[in-house]
Amino acid sequence: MKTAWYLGHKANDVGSCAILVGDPDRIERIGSLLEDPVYLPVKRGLKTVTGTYNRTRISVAAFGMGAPIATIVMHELADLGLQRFVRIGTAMHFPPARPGGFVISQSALSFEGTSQSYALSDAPPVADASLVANLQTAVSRNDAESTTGVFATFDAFYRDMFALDPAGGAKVTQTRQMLHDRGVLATDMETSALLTAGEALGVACATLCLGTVDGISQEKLAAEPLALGEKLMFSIALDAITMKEDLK
Ligand SMILES: O=P(O)(O)O[C@H]1O[C@H](CO)[C@@H](O)[C@H]1O
Ligand SMILES: O=c1cc[nH]c(=O)[nH]1
Repeated sequence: MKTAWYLGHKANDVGSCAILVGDPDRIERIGSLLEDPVYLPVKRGLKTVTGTYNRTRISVAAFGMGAPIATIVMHELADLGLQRFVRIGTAMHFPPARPGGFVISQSALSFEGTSQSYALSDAPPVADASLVANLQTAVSRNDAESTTGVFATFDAFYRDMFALDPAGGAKVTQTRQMLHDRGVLATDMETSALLTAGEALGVACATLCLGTVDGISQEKLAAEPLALGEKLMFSIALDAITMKEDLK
């Protein structure tokens, strides 16, 4: 049986679908919601837990930050046979999304470098329609609010999304205007690459993020609503990816 190069997992270590998270600290927190969680050996800081939720065997894998490593994790899991992926995490949000609300990817614009190696065409990648619908249903069932729309994905956090210095300030302002003109709802560092890789690999993918940074004011969500939002995000993602067709 083959072993994934960087993750180090075999097909029988993982479930039939996966939630991809950025922050490895989220693995224990989401793992506590699974039945019989098994924390797999960690290589290169890449943490994974496999367990059962809603009678479905599922893995949750943390990639860290950025498109190159996120696609490596997705690609290795797809190579082990996984067919459905939901990326969850945090994002900068733009109106009509509100701080602490959820944003769901319909499609994504790519301003990162990984997509081009996977792209099958010049068209922006589109999220899997059935996963998007499951996420929207799960948001309602969890009494939360969400907006579905276009994501934009970047590599250079402190040049494209958030300014730490005057040199970054001018570029971020220019980028923000472009995002407004193109009707972008949220920005992150992985979605366009994961949707593009998903299309190329023939697997379903969608993103659910908690809006934690206001794209206009650059104000960050406080720790308490962030922690509450993260908990809700775990439940929504688990409900959505394991939603049974006959029970919808
Ligand atoms: O909250 P997570 O999922 O880590 O994601 C977001 O936070 C990181 C820094 O912006 C990027 O990886 C971005 O996509
Ligand atoms: O501003 C933000 C917040 C979270 N994730 C991002 O990519 N950008």
